Amino acid sequence: MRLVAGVDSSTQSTKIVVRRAEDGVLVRSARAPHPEGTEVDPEAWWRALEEAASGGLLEGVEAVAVAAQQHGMVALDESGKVVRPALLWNDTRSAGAAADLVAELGGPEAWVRAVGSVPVGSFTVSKLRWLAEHEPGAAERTASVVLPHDWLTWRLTGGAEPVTDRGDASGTGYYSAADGAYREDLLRAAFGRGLGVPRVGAPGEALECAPGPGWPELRVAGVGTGDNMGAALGLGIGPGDVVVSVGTSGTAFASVGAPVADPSGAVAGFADAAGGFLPLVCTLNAARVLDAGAAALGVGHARFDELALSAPPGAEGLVLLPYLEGERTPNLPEARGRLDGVTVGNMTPANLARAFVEGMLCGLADAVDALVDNGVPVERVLLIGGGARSEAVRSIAPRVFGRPVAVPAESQYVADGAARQAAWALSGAAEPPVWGAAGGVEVRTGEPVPWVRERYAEVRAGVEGPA
Ligand SMILES: Nc1ncnc2c1ncn2[C@@H]1O[C@H](COP(=O)(O)OP(=O)(O)O)[C@@H](O)[C@H]1O
Ligand SMILES: O=C(CO)[C@@H](O)[C@H](O)COP(=O)(O)O
Repeated sequence: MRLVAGVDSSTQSTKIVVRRAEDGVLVRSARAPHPEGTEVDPEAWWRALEEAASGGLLEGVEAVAVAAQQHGMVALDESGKVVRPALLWNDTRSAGAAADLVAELGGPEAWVRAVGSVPVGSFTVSKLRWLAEHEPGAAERTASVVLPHDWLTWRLTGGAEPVTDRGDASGTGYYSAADGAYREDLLRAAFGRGLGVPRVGAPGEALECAPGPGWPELRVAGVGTGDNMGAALGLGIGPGDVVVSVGTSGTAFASVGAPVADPSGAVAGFADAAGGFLPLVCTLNAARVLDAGAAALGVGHARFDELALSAPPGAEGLVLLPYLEGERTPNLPEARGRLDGVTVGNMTPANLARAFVEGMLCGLADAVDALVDNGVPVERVLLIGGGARSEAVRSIAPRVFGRPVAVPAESQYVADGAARQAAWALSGAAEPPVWGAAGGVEVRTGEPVPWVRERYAEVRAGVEGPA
């Protein structure tokens, strides 16, 4: 039996799965939390990885790959030292820089032609512009820029050549997924001068790994990828599958054979981790909306679900616009959440919980619609991420989406995808290994409630202003 490990270093935590290379059977797993906040010292991710790997988790493991939160700016000096805490995908201070970059290149269409996506504050290119403008001292010391998964892979490979993959590179704003090439001119225009960037490794490529005290047998690392690309690989999605992930971010994405170009900016034209493309819509407000709703009501997740499910659809007129952390899609970084339709009678705990769940899901239903509008076929919606553990989310999602929702058996799909990539690298084969599904898929159905989405759209329009 040969063992491989997959690491998911996402916003809130690190999860590691150890699986059998030949058939993907789960052997063991562990997790460790990340610090709060939208800027984080990368050392904290390394410590979380070490903590999750402690106690012999990686004993006997020969290969590893890391899938991590996308876009984060890890700025390094000449000697490879981190210059300042990494600015994460959900840090909105770079929203103005993104708007400037869009205008400077000639508008959204020019960006879509150049790199397949219109940058927002989340993208690395916007964060580099922000750094150049606001922290000239740190910018001066910066010699190269890598992404969270690149940095972790670089550490695991003992500080050898920094390597990334086309999936995560496509979220920088200075790499074109369609052309398979960096646009260093755009990086230079954003930052004011050139910077070192990691080599883009091939999907399935094997990097030499450095054994460490917690991973004595490790000898191969995959090139890694972004967390959404990792989930696509872990789920083994095919044509017609759209994944909706309810994590810190809400995402809707599909693996397709040709790049998608959306000048509205809603759909990002990313690459996937297996040689294809991953059109993706991302919201800033998903599982944490549920966390905030439960905390406001002074209950845990289970009771919050009971409350939400005891209220009627539409929460007797209460509508939550869930922009608690500002929003990325639609691009409203300064927006805040809004509770609309409050009356003397309807502000019950049950209606409040229902409005929080429905509002969050309406944002994700809009994300699925944006994929459809861009020609992505949707035959099956798969619901994953920490928030998909919520019974209320599972029951209400088919009603809000207006279509059945498949809930795959609980698994760490991002880490699973990274493990599959590690097994691919270890095998030296041309294609990733075919692993059986982690478990069954439960299909949830429900009477559609289009009027809930219509009310939500009215409230959203009030914040967006005239089109
Ligand atoms: N049963 C549940 N109901 C609602 N939310 C949940 C539940 N279990 C976990 N969560 C939430 O899911 C989030 C973590 O999901 P995860 O996909 O691991 O996030 P990330 O990958 O962004 O770190 C947390 O905000 C957590 O509170
Ligand atoms: O920015 C994006 C996608 O473009 C986010 O999806 C991040 O990749 C963070 O993911 P989670 O931690 O929420 O899984």
